[in-house]
Amino acid sequence: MTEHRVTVIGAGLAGSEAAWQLARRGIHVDLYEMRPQKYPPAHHTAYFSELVCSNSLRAAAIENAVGLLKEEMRQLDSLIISAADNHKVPAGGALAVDREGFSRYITETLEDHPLIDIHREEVTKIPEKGIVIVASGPLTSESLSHEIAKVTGEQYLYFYDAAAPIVTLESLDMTKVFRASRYGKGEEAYLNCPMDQDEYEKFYDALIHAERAPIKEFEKQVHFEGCMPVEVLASRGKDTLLYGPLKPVGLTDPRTGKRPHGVVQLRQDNAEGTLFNLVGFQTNLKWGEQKRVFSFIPGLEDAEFVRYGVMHRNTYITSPVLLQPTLQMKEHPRIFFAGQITGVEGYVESAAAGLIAGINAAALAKQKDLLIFPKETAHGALMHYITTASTKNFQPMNVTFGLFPELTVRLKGKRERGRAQAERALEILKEWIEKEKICDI
Ligand SMILES: Cc1cc2nc3c(=O)[nH]c(=O)nc-3n(C[C@H](O)[C@H](O)[C@H](O)COP(=O)(O)OP(=O)(O)OC[C@H]3O[C@@H](n4cnc5c(N)ncnc54)[C@H](O)[C@@H]3O)c2cc1C
Repeated sequence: MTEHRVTVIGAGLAGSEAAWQLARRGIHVDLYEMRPQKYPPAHHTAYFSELVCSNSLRAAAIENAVGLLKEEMRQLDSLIISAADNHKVPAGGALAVDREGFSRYITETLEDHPLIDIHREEVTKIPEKGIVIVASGPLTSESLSHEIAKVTGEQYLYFYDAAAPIVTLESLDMTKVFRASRYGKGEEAYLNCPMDQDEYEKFYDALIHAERAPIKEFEKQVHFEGCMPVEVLASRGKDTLLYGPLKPVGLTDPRTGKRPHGVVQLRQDNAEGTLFNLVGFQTNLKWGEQKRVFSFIPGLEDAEFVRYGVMHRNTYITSPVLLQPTLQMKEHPRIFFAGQITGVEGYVESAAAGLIAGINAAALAKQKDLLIFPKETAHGALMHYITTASTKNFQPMNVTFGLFPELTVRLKGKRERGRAQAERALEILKEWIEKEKICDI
């Protein structure tokens, strides 16, 4: 029998999960991790799957999309979730872990596995042959970043994330918001939130006094030209925003028949048109402050934020151009990407991407059909987003029900809708696991 081998680069949350999914399917894994020889700026230990910041894997309940994602991972025998369940600490409705116990469990499980060979060294070149999973994370080492840029094309690799917040369409007050493009050009592509002078001044005042998130030492070199945080731009002068992202030219509010004093524009963010980003609102405000301050914008009083704005170092690729939903490169199907580098955001999402890449790399090694998760599942919805999102402003994304296909029934409460989405997802996943014989790949 020929021996199946796969190389995994990076033993973070994604690489550890991918290695586990491969090995449990009988595939021999070469797992490369550069720590402790070399450390990314946010890591401090030599353990695999180190949690670099919070010790929380976020909401536990399946009525929340990240709770559902974890439950799906449990159904697929995830190493990361079994480590979390085995090392959980009290955290109300969240799944939080004893960080050292969590990472030690993962490290020992992988070290003890007879099919996993561990190499504690930095990878600087993607192997020229064989199946490879690149899971080197948001702080990928410099030499590997250059190598990835060669494979993907320079224009498709980002080094930092300057993202504006994203809200759901259904949470907007459409009695205030109007659809239009400036000067009526082309289709009515934007949603516009008009402000009169009084509304603008209240918003402005809240914005310049809001609390900002501290910038980490290693993030200070991030370039902000052409991409300044909205609060920094605002602090240059009271009217600066009115000549920048809030300029009202070419727009008429149908309610008043006049040009507003200022306009916040929202741009469609997913193919389905259920999510919109606030144009020009990349920000470094704390998340709670974003919710408070941006609710001064007419139409956004009760907005649901599926992603807050951020400005931090983050290496990621333009997955909508480069990847298939199997996480293989379109151009080089033997190369997979997994984890935060694919444009998912968060510990759990990164691990889930590792799980998908691991299963599919095993299928490829065994010359079986590769799998695309159903869109109704949290895994499938996330993969659908990162491979079909608009490429122009592609930014890493947390899992949220805003990415799922709509339910066929209309339910009122958010919790009820979440439960219905989760029940549908788990039922479809169960049938799909049996049909595709995922455990036997
Ligand atoms: C500062 C910071 C704080 C964050 N805080 C949170 C948070 O609180 N909650 C949350 O949900 N998400 C957070 N994230 C986002 C993200 O979920 C985590 O970064 C997560 O660890 C990503 O998982 P990953 O497997 O893709 O990458 P990582 O967990 O970073 O794993 C990548 C691994 O690859 C290794 N590596 C890199 N280059 C090479 C190379 N050339 N050769 C060999 N090995 C290499 C690294 O040492 C690392 O072990 C944070 C991100 C950052 C940067």
